[in-house]
Amino acid sequence: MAKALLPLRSSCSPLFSFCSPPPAAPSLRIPSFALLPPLLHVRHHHPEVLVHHCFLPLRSFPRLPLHRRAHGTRGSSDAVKNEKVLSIGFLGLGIMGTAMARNLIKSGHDVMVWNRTANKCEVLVSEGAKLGSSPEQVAGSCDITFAMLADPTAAKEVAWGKGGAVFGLGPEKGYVDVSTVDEETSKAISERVKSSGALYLEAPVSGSKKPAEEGKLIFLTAGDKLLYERVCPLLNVMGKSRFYLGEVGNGATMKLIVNMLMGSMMASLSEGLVLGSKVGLDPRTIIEVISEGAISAPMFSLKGPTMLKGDYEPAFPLKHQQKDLHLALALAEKVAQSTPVAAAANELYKLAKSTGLGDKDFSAVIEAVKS
Ligand SMILES: NC(=O)C1=CN([C@@H]2O[C@H](COP(=O)(O)OP(=O)(O)OC[C@H]3O[C@@H](n4cnc5c(N)ncnc54)[C@H](OP(=O)(O)O)[C@@H]3O)[C@@H](O)[C@H]2O)C=CC1
Ligand SMILES: O=CC(=O)O
Repeated sequence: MAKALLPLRSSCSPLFSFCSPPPAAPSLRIPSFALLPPLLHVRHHHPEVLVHHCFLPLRSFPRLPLHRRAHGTRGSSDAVKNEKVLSIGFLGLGIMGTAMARNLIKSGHDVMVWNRTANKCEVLVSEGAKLGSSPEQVAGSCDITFAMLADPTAAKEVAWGKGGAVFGLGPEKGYVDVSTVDEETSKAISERVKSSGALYLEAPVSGSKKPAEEGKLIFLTAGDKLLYERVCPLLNVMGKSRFYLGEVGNGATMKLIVNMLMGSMMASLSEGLVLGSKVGLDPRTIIEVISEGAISAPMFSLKGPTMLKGDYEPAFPLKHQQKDLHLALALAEKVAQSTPVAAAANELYKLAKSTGLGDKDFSAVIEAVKS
């Protein structure tokens, strides 16, 4: 849908001067609140108000809850709205990174990619991405660098290992880690990034392969508010909603809580299906009954049928679900909170992983229940 765009006086730091508005658009009426100083805009906590340095759709003022917004527009026009198109780095082209970087490319952004296993870059390079030679080179060449990596070890390695991103970062740049990691890892990355003079945002995502492909992820962000404001248009390309949660660590812990629940739910569904089948019920009927009632969940309806077929094509690899349960249990341990359900679920995922199912979809945990 075409939007009327409102160019505002820019108060950008040199960092994001690419957001400065075009010389004039005299025919557009500027609402008085649009001329207030940027900080007043920020006070509204409305994402589209926060991107005051870019272009605001005239019809965009508060309709949705102030801390979140579902996005109905994205696509090729997004990048073109900025006077200077952002250069974006993307580190880590696994299941999620590939889909997310592809959406940025499709939206018209200038994207440079890097992956430890270099040949995974080929497909995106054929679609228009530039190839980076190291995280350092990518971060050094781009305005904003995203990292989507397997786990805390990988996130740290890419951030400050040999040829790590922080060595290419500096003032006027931003680093956004979208991997699922623990609070300590994110804080350690934040420290290194910020000591380079760059800004840092943690932004783990909820939503799996398909939402990533469709640009419907949910971003759980925390860290430098300024960077959050600046990357909102990019998050809008890759996601359907976003939360800004304050200090670094809050996004990471939110993600772990969500995935702790998800892991337990999947283990529970697995037990129900296996037990039901054993006592003579049709598991397809179990899934249907569940879908009608209070415990219905999109995940059950989506994964149940594929689990019955033994189809575990990975969307969310089981090894990552087990990693998330492990990190959530460590979080609980830190605050002496008992989490017996998650602990039991974790044992099932560990068992499944030990039988070689780590790279399968996490729904393969049902095989551990059967064994
Ligand atoms: N899949 C999903 O549904 C979702 C996943 N997540 C989270 O997103 C992250 C990525 O997930 P996903 O894309 O599925 O995972 P994949 O396993 O598909 O990809 C992992 C990525 O991390 C890289 N990597 C692993 N170890 C290292 C290392 N030591 N140094 C450098 N790079 C490394 C891999 O590189 P290489 O190709 O060389 O192995 C690959 O690019 C994880 O934290 C996961 O928990 C979050 C939401 C949903
Ligand atoms: O982290 C996995 C997800 O589906 O979200």
